[in-house]
Amino acid sequence: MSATPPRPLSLSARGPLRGTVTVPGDKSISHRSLMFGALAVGESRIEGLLEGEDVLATAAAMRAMGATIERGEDAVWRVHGVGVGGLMQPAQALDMGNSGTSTRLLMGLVASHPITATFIGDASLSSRPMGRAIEPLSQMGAEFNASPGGRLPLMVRGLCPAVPIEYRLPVASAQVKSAVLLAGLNTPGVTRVIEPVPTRDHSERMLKGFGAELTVEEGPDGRIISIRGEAELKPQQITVPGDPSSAGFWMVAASIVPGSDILIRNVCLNPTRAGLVTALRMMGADIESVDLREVGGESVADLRVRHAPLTGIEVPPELAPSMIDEYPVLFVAAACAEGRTVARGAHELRVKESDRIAVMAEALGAIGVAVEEHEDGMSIQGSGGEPLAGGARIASKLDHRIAMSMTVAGLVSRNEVTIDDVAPVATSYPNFYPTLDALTE
Ligand SMILES: O=C(O)C1=C[C@@H](OP(=O)(O)O)[C@@H](O)[C@H](O)C1
Ligand SMILES: C=C(OP(=O)(O)O)C(=O)O
Repeated sequence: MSATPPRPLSLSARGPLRGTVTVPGDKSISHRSLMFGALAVGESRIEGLLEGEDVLATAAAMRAMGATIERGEDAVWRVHGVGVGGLMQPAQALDMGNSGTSTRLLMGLVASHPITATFIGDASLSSRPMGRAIEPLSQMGAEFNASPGGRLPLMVRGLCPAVPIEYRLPVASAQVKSAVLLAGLNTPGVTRVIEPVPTRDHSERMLKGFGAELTVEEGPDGRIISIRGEAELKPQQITVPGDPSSAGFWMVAASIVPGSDILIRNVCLNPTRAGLVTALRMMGADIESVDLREVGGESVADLRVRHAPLTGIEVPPELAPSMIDEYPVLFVAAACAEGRTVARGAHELRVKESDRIAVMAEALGAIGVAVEEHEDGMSIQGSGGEPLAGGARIASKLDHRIAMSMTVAGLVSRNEVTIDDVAPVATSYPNFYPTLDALTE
């Protein structure tokens, strides 16, 4: 993937937000739909796939390893898989762009196939730690040649048959959990992951749906996830629900811009993903779930969000894994609330597309918000509903969530806010700005 030229954007206060918005398909589920479809024998069909750059990087990598993946004119994606064990040696380095999920999950798949792959990515991805996936996958027998600090570019040489392991996650990471489970798919015997803190469980749900022998038990040390390897996956018809992380920007925007009243359609409310709704409701947000239903094994609802005065809270640290990608926009909500918000226990924010604690502290500080940075979070003094000062140029640091969160902050700023580069938004939400225009016209 060639580097996109920076796309600066300036915003002035606007609103209210009104109308209906359909958020794009969930990014985590979209990646997994393509990967698991590519490992099933036969044709899987995927509706509602997120067509963002991160997911397209996964599609390109799975094609490079032998799967056939096509988008029909009906926007349904058809995947012809190679079968577990059937991945082929890619002819070139796999370019993962900006996507941590693609990289870590595919490292897991390659680890137990008799192939070698090199992973490369953009400057943001090349600064993120891969040692957390290298460690368990090395125990399974894969060999790695990584750049200093366990970073990209890195080469993986898979071992087939690999060695099944029992692995206790040292960090709350669904990507590491999934990397081990995916390596376990083509490993004889049972591979086990023990998860002291629950993280998003899409891999578990979807692998079961594809026919893998996978069990989840509650143990004394947390959840024990066991997968029997040399699995045969059966092709599936998948409907991807809307991404709660993308919906988060509209939840906060409508909550803080006076007069707003929107309906966000088809939002995945899997309990391992719904932390932001809980936190915003604790702050006094007016978020009503309408028509709670089940789509493709996931809870889904429409969310009606109306402007409401927000109050600062202590964000329960145990919510962190279920809203890890939503902290940047939660910080914006906190900047507009009455009183102080304290968010701790979110150290993982430091190893995302950017250091989301440092970058958001600097960005909010630049538009006049009083923030105190902590090693594992931030304290924010809110404006009590008054407009923020604005009047600054913000560096988005190749991080889509920083760009979108600071756009939301710009909606309630007295002076123009400029974001130096909003191009990264295309990784997870290509239609974000046209949707904002439609909601505020
Ligand atoms: O498994 C996944 O799909 C994801 C897991 C999370 O990362 P970590 O596992 O690094 O916490 C999250 O931040 C990322 O956006 C998507
Ligand atoms: C952290 C994120 O994604 P990834 O790790 O896949 O780059 C995100 O989308 O906020």
